[in-house]
Formats: sequence, structure tokens, C-alpha cells
Amino acid sequence: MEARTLLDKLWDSHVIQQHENGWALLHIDRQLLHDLSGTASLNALSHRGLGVHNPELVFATPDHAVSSAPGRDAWTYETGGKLWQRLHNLTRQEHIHFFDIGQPGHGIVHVMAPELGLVLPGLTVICGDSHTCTNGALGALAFGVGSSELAHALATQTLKQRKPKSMRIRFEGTLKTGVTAKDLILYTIGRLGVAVGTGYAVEYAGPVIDRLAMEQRMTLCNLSIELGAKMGFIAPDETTFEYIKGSQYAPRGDTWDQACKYWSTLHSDADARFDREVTIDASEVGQMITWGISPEHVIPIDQNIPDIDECVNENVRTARQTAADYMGLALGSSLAGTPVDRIFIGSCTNARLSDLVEAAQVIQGQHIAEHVTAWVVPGSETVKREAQALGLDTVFRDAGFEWREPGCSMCVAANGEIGRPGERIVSTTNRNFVGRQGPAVRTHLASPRVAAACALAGVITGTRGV
Ligand SMILES: CC(C)[C@H](C(=O)O)[C@@H](O)C(=O)O
Ligand code: SF4
Repeated sequence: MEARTLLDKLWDSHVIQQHENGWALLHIDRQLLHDLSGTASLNALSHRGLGVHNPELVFATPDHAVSSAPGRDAWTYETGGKLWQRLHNLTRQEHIHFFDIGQPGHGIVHVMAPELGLVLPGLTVICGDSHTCTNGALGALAFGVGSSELAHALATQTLKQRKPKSMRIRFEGTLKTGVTAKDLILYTIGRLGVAVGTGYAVEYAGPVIDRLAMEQRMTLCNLSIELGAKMGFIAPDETTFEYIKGSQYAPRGDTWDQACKYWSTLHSDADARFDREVTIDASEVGQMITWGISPEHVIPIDQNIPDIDECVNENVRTARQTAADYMGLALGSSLAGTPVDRIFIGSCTNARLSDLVEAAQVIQGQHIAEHVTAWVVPGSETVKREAQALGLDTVFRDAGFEWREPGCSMCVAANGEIGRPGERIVSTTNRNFVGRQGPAVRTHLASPRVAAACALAGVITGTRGV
């Protein structure tokens, strides 16, 4: 039999009907709904008088528009309350499981779904959200879709898709101490650009990935879409099985053994051919931070912002100048030492337990700079409770951080939580677009460790020794 890539295996096992030009009708195993796109697709279905084909494969949680204020309820942010209400009512009507705020299982959809065992290796998982690619870390074919595609899948349990080309990014070498998956993927985006993945599904592989912890793998896959790829995944291994084992929806007993046997077949064959292969030496990666308005505007913290003279291409020159102007920075200058106003530790990129542990290790026993406002928004109710059981909430509070309730919060500011115009924020999120965290707000993407170090220093800095 011809050697196959992981993409081939994931894809082939879901094809119901092959169409022309690489298009196929796929079976969809799980649909995840959130308060923006989930509500929209259920509304679209009900307007067409259609029902949900298989409600037990659909799971909903309100994350984008809910307040993260301590003591919040669904109505703390009123616009979000209306979305919450609709999602609540429509899911009840359709017998879809709704993980409500304050309950175990609630959280940012890409945090709670793998946490609960709703995402398993080999499954097709869709959500009306581009960061659905996060779930590829478990070896699932997970991708974001539009609301009408989601509505189609809800009604039929199928979706017509075109098979992407395959790209493998191999990470060789060893990550330096203090350098995380966030730095690795930001470095990769910086080197390859935000369009390299367009039309591709990216498989991350190599010794660095083999050693990477599960939550770090999720951070890496989360930014596949910032690389331009709708799907990014990692072949499941013992690390994956260990993570899934015992979670609420994971298979048990004999089914577990059978599942592990099948999951072990989900890897690219040794001689499989990819449409594109890239190798990255992870030993070269330092602590990274973005300086501009695209994730590819990224540098190691100890290096200068690129100079205008360095680029020959006129479009790139203009883009860089526009970015520097928006960010209130000078091209060619040092970014380290620039004062920051706010720190946001949160999002489906970097608000899992291990992220909070890392940040807490940096700040332990110290206090944030006086002029800085700093928030921790845990990725899910479970993350919050586990972190509290470890006393992390106290570590953060004692350091001057606000310890808040789970949700997307300032990652996209769809819940009214925005920065002030001109504010400079170091954020553990994935997008630094113009206005992402509020009009005229300046966002610098970095890892939780770096964000924590910046909170203490009140200026852009890395952690010591790196
Ligand atoms: C609101 C939602 C559809 C959007 C996405 O698709 O990613 C959001 O989660 C984001 O991160 O920008
Ligand atoms: S945390 Fe941010 S990136 Fe993730 S789903 Fe929410 S808004 Fe999108």
C-alpha cells in the first residue's frame, strides 16, 4: 500500500463521497458551539425549520462575550447576556449539552473541549472559529468553519471540503530553558510568514514535538491559523494518551484499549511524501515578542525591531512603517525597555494550567510595577479551580494581578473588556491586529513567562538567563 501522511489517514477515514478536484463530502464527528458563531448557526437552522441531526455530538459553551469580572453572571455584560440567553435556549430546544458559566466544563471552547475528552485522535472536529486548529494537537482533524458550513454540518453531520495540500514542519534540536511552544511558533511565523500555510494542512513533527507536553502542543497548533493553515496537527503518542485518559468523555475499559491501538496507527508513514517540508532548528529560538500588527512582526526580545533599510520590497517597507507608527515605535530601535501599561495572561493560546504555573513561577514573591494593570483570565472553569487548588490565585493576587473568571475576555474584546486608546499591552494571545484589544490599543504577543516578566518590570523584557 502506498505510504500515507497523517493528513491522508485522517481525511480518508472520513470521506463519504469523493467529488471533483479534491472536494469530498466528509463525516463530521464533533461540532462545538460558542456564543457568537454557535448561536448564529443554530439561529440559521431554526429559521430554515431544520433540526440538529445528532445532538449528542454537539457541545456548546459561552466564551467570547461573557464578562470575566470576579463574581460575574451571564448578564454582567448585557450584549453578551443576550447571546448567552439565545445559546442557552436554542441548545435546550435541540437537546445539545450546554456547559454553562460557573459549571465544571465551562471555558474557552478550545480549552474545555480537549480537557473534557470531547476531542480525540482521529476525529473530525469543527467549530465556527478559526482557532479550532488548536485541537489538532491531539491528532484530530480540527478546523474552523463559517456559520453556514456549521449549520450544514449540524443538520446533516457532513461537510463538503477540499482536501488541503500537506506540509510538514520538523523541529530539530532542543529548546533553550525558558523558551516555550509560544516562542517556537512565533519564531516559525516570523521566519515563514503568515501566508505560508494557505491551502495546506500542517503536521508538526520532530524530536522537539516528541518531547513537548500536551498543553504546549495545543499552544503550538493554536497558531496554525496565524501561519495561514486552517488545520495543524501532531501525531498522537503516549503523551496524548496520557492526557486523554480518564477525562470525562474519554473511552474506558476495552474501548480505551481498542482506541489506543487505532490511535497508534495515526502517524505519517516513514516514506510518506509531503507537498512541502520545512525544517527548523529549535535550538536557535529565543524568547520572542511581536513588535507590530501582524504575528509575523516578531523578534527575539533582545534584538532590535527590523530597520526599514533591511527590506527591498516596497510593500514590506510600507507595511513595516504602518505597523511601527500604529505601535508608537521606531523601526530599527530596541523594543526591550519600552514601558508597558497592561498585561493580559489568558486565551485559548496560553491560559491552561501549565501556562499559569509558568507565569506564577516568574512572579512568585514579587510585585508588578506600580503603573501596570495585570489580569489573569483562566481558560476554563477547571483550569481556574485547579489553579486555585495549587494556590496560584494567591500568588497572582499577592503580586498585584487581578484573578478573573474564564472566557476569551481581552483576547478579542467581544465582551466589552478593552484597553484604553494608546495603551501598550503584553498579551499571551494569538492576534495583534489593529484594534484587536480595543481602538488604538497596542498589542505585543508573547509567552506567559515573558508577560509575567514584563508585569514585574513594567517594561518589555524577557526572563533572566535567556
Ligand atoms: C469570534 C470568532 C469567530 C473568532 C475566530 O474565528 O477566531 C475569534 O475567536 C478570534 O479569535 O478572532
Ligand atoms: S480566546 Fe481569543 S483566539 Fe481563542 S477563541 Fe477566544 S477570541 Fe478566539
